[in-house]
Amino acid sequence: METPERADALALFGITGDLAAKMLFPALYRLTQRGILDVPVVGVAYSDWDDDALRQHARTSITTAVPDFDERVFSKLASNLSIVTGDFKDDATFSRLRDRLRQVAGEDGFVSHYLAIPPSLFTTVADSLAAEGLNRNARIVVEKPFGHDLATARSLNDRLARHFDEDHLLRVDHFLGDVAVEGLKAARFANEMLAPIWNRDHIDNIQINLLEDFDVADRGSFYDSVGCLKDVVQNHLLQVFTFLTMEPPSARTVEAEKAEKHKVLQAVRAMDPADTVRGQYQGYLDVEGVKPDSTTETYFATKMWVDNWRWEGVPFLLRSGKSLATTSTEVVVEMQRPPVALYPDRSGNPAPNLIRFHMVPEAAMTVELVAKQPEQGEASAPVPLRVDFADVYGRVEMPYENVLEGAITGDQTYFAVLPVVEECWRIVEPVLNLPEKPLPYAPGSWGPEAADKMPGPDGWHDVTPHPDARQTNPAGRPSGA
Ligand SMILES: NC(=O)C1=CN([C@@H]2O[C@H](COP(=O)(O)OP(=O)(O)OC[C@H]3O[C@@H](n4cnc5c(N)ncnc54)[C@H](OP(=O)(O)O)[C@@H]3O)[C@@H](O)[C@H]2O)C=CC1
Ligand SMILES: O=C1O[C@H](COP(=O)(O)O)[C@@H](O)[C@H](O)[C@H]1O
Repeated sequence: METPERADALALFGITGDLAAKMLFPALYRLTQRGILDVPVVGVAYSDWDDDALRQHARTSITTAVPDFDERVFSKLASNLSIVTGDFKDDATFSRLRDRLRQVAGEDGFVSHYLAIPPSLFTTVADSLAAEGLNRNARIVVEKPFGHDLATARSLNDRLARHFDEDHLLRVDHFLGDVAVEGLKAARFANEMLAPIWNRDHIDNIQINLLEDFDVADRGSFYDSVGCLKDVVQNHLLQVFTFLTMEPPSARTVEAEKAEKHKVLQAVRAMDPADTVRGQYQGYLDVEGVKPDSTTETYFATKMWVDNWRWEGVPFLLRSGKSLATTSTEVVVEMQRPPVALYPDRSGNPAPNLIRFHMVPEAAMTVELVAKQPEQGEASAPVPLRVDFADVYGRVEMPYENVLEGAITGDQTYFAVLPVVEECWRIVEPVLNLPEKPLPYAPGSWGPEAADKMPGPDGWHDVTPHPDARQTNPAGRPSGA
C-alpha cells in the first residue's frame, strides 16, 4: 500500500447522533488538544441545526466526558466545526456538502467521509457521494455492524468497492482502537513469561466478558434491529478473541497481523446453538422503538473452540448483555491447576492462577498468584498483582481517538479487514436467527440462569466491579455467577 493521504477535511455523517455525542466529540477534542486534528470537520445530519447549535452541542458533549476541559482547546475545535443539513436520501444534501467541502478544503482537498449513521444508510450515502464526485480524492470510513450476515457483508463491501478501493475503505471496530485490547498483543508477544504458557498445555479456559449495567436507553430502534450478537459479539468480542488466540505475526506490520488474525479465525468452529444462551431483560419490550413482540436478545453467551494445535480442547466462554449487575469488559484467563494440591485453599481445592485483562472501566492487567495465607495452616489464597495503565503511562487515549486519527491519516492499523469480518460472520452464522424466544432476566441481574454454569460447575469468574455499578442484585445470585 502507498502512503495514505492525510485528510484536509473530515465529513462526519451522523454528527447529531448518539455515537457523536458520547464518543466522537470527546475524541475530536483530545485530538485537537494533541495537535493531531487541525482540519475542518463538516457534520452532516438531518436535524435543522446551524453551526452555533452544533458547537453548543459539541461543548455539552465534551464537558460531560472530559474532566480537564480547556476552553482554548475547545475554541480551536469549534472554529473547525460546521454543519450541512438535509436528508441522506436527497441528492441536494450532497451538492450542498460538495460546495461546503470545496469552501473549507479547496478544490483538490482530500476528504475523509466518516459514516456514524444507521448501517441501512451506508450504501445510500456512498452512492450519493459518488454521484457528486465526492468519492474522488477521498476515503470512506464506515461504522459497525458491517452487514448483518455473511452475504450482506459481502454485498455491502461490493457496493462500497464500486466507489472506494480497498486502500480508501476503513471498517470501524472501535475495540481495535482500544489501548487495552491492543495491549493483549503486547502482553502475549512481548513477555517471555507469558508466551510459553499461552496454549492448551497450560490454559484451562478463557472467559471474555462485555457486561453493561445500563439498558438500551434511547437506542431502542437501532438496537432492536441488531441485538447483542450483532451489536458487540460478532465484532468487538471476536476481535478480542482473535488477539487472544492468534499466532505471533511474522513482523509488526498491519498486513502480517491481519494475516494471522484471519488464519486463526479459519480454525474456529462456528458457534453451536446448543452451547448458546440468549436473554432479554424484563422491560425491554416497553422501550421506545422496540417492537412489542420483539425476540431480539439483549444478552448473549456462548462457548467457542479453536481447532488447531495451540488451542485444541480449550473452551472460550463469551458473554455480553445490557441491564446486567455491573459494567465490566474483562478477559479472565484461567490457568490449569497444579498437578498435586500441596497448597489447597480453605475449601480444600487448589485455586488456579488467573490472568485478567481489564478494558472497561479501566485499562489494567492483573495476575492472580496463589500464596500461602499466614496463620492459616497450609491454606492458600489468590493474591492479585494489578497494574493500571493510567498509573504507569498517564492518560490513556480513548478508542475513538485512535479510530478518528486513523480516519484522518488513513493508517489502517485500527480497522477491520474484509477476510476477518467475513470469518466472524461465518462463525456466528448458526446462531444468528434462532427461532426460540430469548430467556427473560431481571434488570440488574447476571442474565438468564441458564448461562450460569456454562463454564462448568463453578460458573463464571467474578469480574472486577465497576465503581458505579448497582449495589443491589435483584436476582440474588452471587456476583459473577
Ligand atoms: N451509539 C453507540 O454507542 C455506538 C454506535 N455505533 C455505530 O455508530 C453508528 C451510528 O449510531 P448512533 O449514533 O447510535 O445512531 P443515532 O441514531 O443516534 O444517530 C444517527 C445519525 O444519523 C443521522 N441520520 C439518520 N438518518 C438520516 C437521514 N435519512 N438523513 C440525514 N441524517 C440521518 C441522524 O441525524 P438526526 O439526528 O439529525 O436525525 C443522526 O445524526 C451505527 O453504525 C452504530 O452501530 C458504534 C459504537 C457505539
Ligand atoms: O459498539 C458498541 O459498543 C458499546 C460498548 O463499547 P464501549 O467502548 O462503550 O465499552 C456498546 O455499549 C454499544 O451498545 C455498541 O453499539
